[in-house]
Formats: sequence, C-alpha cells, structure tokens
Amino acid sequence: MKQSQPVRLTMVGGGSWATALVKILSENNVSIKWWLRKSSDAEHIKKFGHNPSYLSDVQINTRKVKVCIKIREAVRDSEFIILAVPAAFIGDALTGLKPEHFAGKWVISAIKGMIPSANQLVTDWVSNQYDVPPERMAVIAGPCHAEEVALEKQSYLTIASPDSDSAKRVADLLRCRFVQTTPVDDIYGIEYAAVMKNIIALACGITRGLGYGDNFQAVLVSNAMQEIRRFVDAVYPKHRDLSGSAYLGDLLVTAYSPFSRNRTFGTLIGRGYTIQSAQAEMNMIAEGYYAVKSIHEINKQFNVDMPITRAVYCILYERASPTAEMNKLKGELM
Ligand SMILES: NC(=O)c1ccc[n+]([C@@H]2O[C@H](COP(=O)([O-])OP(=O)(O)OC[C@H]3O[C@@H](n4cnc5c(N)ncnc54)[C@H](O)[C@@H]3O)[C@@H](O)[C@H]2O)c1
Ligand SMILES: O=P(O)(O)OC[C@H](O)CO
Repeated sequence: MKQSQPVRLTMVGGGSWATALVKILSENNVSIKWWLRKSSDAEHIKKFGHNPSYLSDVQINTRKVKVCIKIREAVRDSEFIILAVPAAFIGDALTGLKPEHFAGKWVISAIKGMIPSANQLVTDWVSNQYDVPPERMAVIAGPCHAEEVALEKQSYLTIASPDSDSAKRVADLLRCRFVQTTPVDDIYGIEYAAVMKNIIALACGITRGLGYGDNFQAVLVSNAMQEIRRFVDAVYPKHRDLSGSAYLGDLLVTAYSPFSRNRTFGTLIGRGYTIQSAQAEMNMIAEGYYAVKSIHEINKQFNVDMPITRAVYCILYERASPTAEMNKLKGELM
C-alpha cells in the first residue's frame, strides 16, 4: 500500500531532549529538519548518525532527519516547529525569524522553563513575538527523561493545546512503540506546573546535598504539590486535577530521578558548590535556576504563599546560606 506523504517538521535544539524527540518522531511518518547551534555537532550527525554531545548512543535515521545550522532554512516548508532549547536561549536560536516564517505552522514548545528577560511562559512569548495564534500552539509535557527515551523505556507524554484538534494532531505525531501520548487542553496550567517542578527539584537536590533523607523529601514534595496548586490556581484559575501525570508525575520524576538536571544542580549547591562551579560541572542546563527568579517576580502580583520557592530563590539569588534557609523551611512544612 502506498504510504501518505510524511509530515514536515522542524526540531530546534541540539541537547538531550531534542535528540530524544528526534528519536521518537523518527519512528513515525515524519520528515525532520533538525536545527543545531553547533556546526561541529551537525557535521558529526551527518557523517556518523549520532549526536556527539548528548545521548550519543541514539542512532539517528539520516534518511528521515536532515541536519541544518541555518534557522530560516530549517523552518522553511515545515508544518510543525518543535522548540527544544532551554528557555534562556530560545531568543538566540530563533534570531533572524519573523512572524511570516511562522505563518500557518503549528509551534510546539518542549521547553520547561521561563523566558528570563520577560518573565513569560514560552508559549506566551512565542505568541507575542511571532503572532502565532494560541490554537496553533501546543506544549509537550509529562514525566519523561530523555535518557530513558534513549533506552526505549516505556514513557508517557501529555500534549496540551487550547485547541483539541491541535492537541490530538501533535499527540498522534509523538505516539510510538514506547511512548503513549494524551491530548489535553490545560496548556498554561501544565506549562506553569512543568516550570515549577524544576524549582522543587532544586530544593530536593539542595536538601540531599545537605544530608536530609527520604522522610524529609517526602514531606517537601507533598508540600510542593500544594505550593504548585496555590500558584497555578492563582495565576490561571481553571478546574484541573493536579494528581495527573503531567503535574504530579512530572514533579515525582524530577524530584527522585538521578537523571534530573535540576536535582543534580541543587545537590551540588547543597554540597557547597558556587553557582558558577555547579554550572561548570554540568554539560546540561537546570531550567529551575532561571525559573525561580521569574516565578518570584511574577508572584509579587499574586502574593501566593510559596515557602519552598522563596527558599530556593534566596539561596540562588540572595546568597543566603542553604543550611539556614532549609532550617527556616523545616518549620514551615507540615
Ligand atoms: N532532558 C530531558 O529529559 C527533558 C525532558 C523534558 C523537557 N526538557 C526540556 O527541554 C529543554 C531543553 O533541555 P535539554 O535537556 O535538551 O538541554 P540539555 O541540558 O541536555 O542541553 C543543553 C542545551 O542548551 C544549549 N545551550 C547551552 N548553552 C547555550 C547557549 N549559550 N546558547 C544557546 N544554547 C545553549 C545546548 O546547545 C543544548 O541544546 C529544557 O527546557 C528542558 O526543561 C528536557
Ligand atoms: O528532571 P530534569 O531536571 O532533568 O528536567 C527534565 C524534564 O523536565 C523532566 O520531565
């Protein structure tokens, strides 16, 4: 039987998540233009079919995937654009693009971070900068570490869009042998929860680094869930069940998995590393570092009680002692 034309899609980003998403999409009838910032990585993928910098065991199907270092060329003729670079660098990655380059396309954020210069969610920022209508936007969420996708471990993604057809189309694109997908409509609630779980993972890491145990972490995580609920309900009120995997599931994986970038970063801070030395130690980005400042700023309008976020903010941005901040927090949890 003749196969239908492949879906034309652009992947923006050269890190672990972009590599894992390329692997997932390559399972389906999708033709991918993959934009990477580093030309040496792009050349290596062309020649050897592996990303040398992230998840280098993943075999890239170069019949389906064309690498590219020019962003305009990468987005030309695509129906879908997936953004998978840390939020702080998305502006750089899209430099040279104008609203007309996004016209008629779906834009999907796989990013779990805030735009630091604007204190904005990525979908809000993209909509404003490039005139992408909300119904053409989606986010990829859920408890899913790139490292486990690389190993084809059974995983689940939640695809959120205000438009149910868009959510379903994107969910269909990302479903494969080892990934289940669910379309939903709570795009902003899910995006905020995904941002906030990174801050909580930093807190978990800090307490691990200081020597706190599982008993404390269980209380920290359950209090965190309430903190996320208070904030998300204040900023974007809507009926939602936060026990779903895109909310609670994502919090759990990031808080407990050794693959978590944010937890690892927090652990280094708890052990006494400076921010610069912790960043230098990791080849990866901990989104929570940027997000905690944005959420702290946004919360000035809402005044939600957020003791965990406040403690992490004070440690990372006000040079407060992790020991003293966690001592204070101890008395506020229940
Ligand atoms: N890794 C995961 O398992 C995973 C899962 C879900 C969502 N995400 C989200 O995906 C996004 C990308 O994260 P990741 O894990 O792929 O990143 P990563 O930490 O694996 O890689 C870092 C990325 O940042 C880029 N980068 C580093 N410094 C840069 C700079 N100065 N300018 C421009 N780009 C720079 C690198 O090229 C690389 O693409 C994040 O928002 C993250 O929260 C990641
Ligand atoms: O768990 P982290 O800190 O690596 O963040 C990556 C993803 O957001 C997990 O869903």
